[in-house]
Amino acid sequence: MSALTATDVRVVLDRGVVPVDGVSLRVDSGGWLGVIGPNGAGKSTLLKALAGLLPYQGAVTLEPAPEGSQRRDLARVLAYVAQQPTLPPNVSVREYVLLGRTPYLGYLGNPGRFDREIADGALARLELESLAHRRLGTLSGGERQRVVLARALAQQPRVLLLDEPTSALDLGHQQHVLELVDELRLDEGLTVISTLHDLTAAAQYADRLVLLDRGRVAAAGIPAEVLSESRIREVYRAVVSVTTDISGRPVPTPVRPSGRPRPCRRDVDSG
Ligand SMILES: Nc1ncnc2c1ncn2[C@@H]1O[C@H](COP(=O)(O)OP(=O)(O)OP(=O)(O)O)[C@@H](O)[C@H]1O
Repeated sequence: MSALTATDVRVVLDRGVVPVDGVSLRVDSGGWLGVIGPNGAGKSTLLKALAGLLPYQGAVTLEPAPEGSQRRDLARVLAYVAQQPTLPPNVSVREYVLLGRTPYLGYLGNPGRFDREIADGALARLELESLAHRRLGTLSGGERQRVVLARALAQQPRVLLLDEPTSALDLGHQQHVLELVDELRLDEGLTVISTLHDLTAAAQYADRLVLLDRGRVAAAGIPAEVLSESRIREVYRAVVSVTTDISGRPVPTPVRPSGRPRPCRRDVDSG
């Protein structure tokens, strides 16, 4: 069953800028769709349109559909994590993650014990318990990024839209976050659409990729079909060598275009 289907989505901004121009895609329930492409290809704009945060032409449908047509009905089904979210600096980490429960609260309702348990569970999953009382304004970039993801998990969505979820994370935290999202997908049937610049990570975690180029789909399919050396050269203007890991997934590695890599010198005195 498809969880989200986009048909011929087109976003027209001021002065006739069209960053997304006729994109169609589909992600099955429990699937992970990676949206890749060079800077300015339209990835973030597409995600905002899918999240209903930008007006668009075309159609985006969720299956099953949200129970009502209000914003909170959509928020119970779909969570969106922005690339650079604006965070209220004086709010504590725990209070902020608890905001993920807002779509479930009644009018002027306060979160109850169940909501606090869900929010604390999300904090624990992202290993943020020791930061629970810290103000958002005091966090590092990577800590902020994990807190925003914790809030999205507290929302208990069926579909999670992630815009560059690991851009501020070190290698260990990148792996932890991507593994966690994958675990949620496999255990709880979460459907994921994420933009990722790291093509190796995109190939490792997404089961299908959509490659955008100047607002249009340049290629779509399983990672091995999309990430060929020639296509990466054509769309990214980058020279890479693509090998295959033991699971058959492609591993693109940048190669010096000059073909003359300088040997590392072992004789330099590092002090
Ligand atoms: N409000 C806006 N007004 C004018 N142009 C915009 C606006 N928002 C986005 N654009 C342009 O639309 C294009 C697509 O932007 P978008 O942020 O979707 O790209 P992206 O693929 O996510 O890029 P990156 O990898 O650099 O994050 C870019 O050329 C951008 O400058």
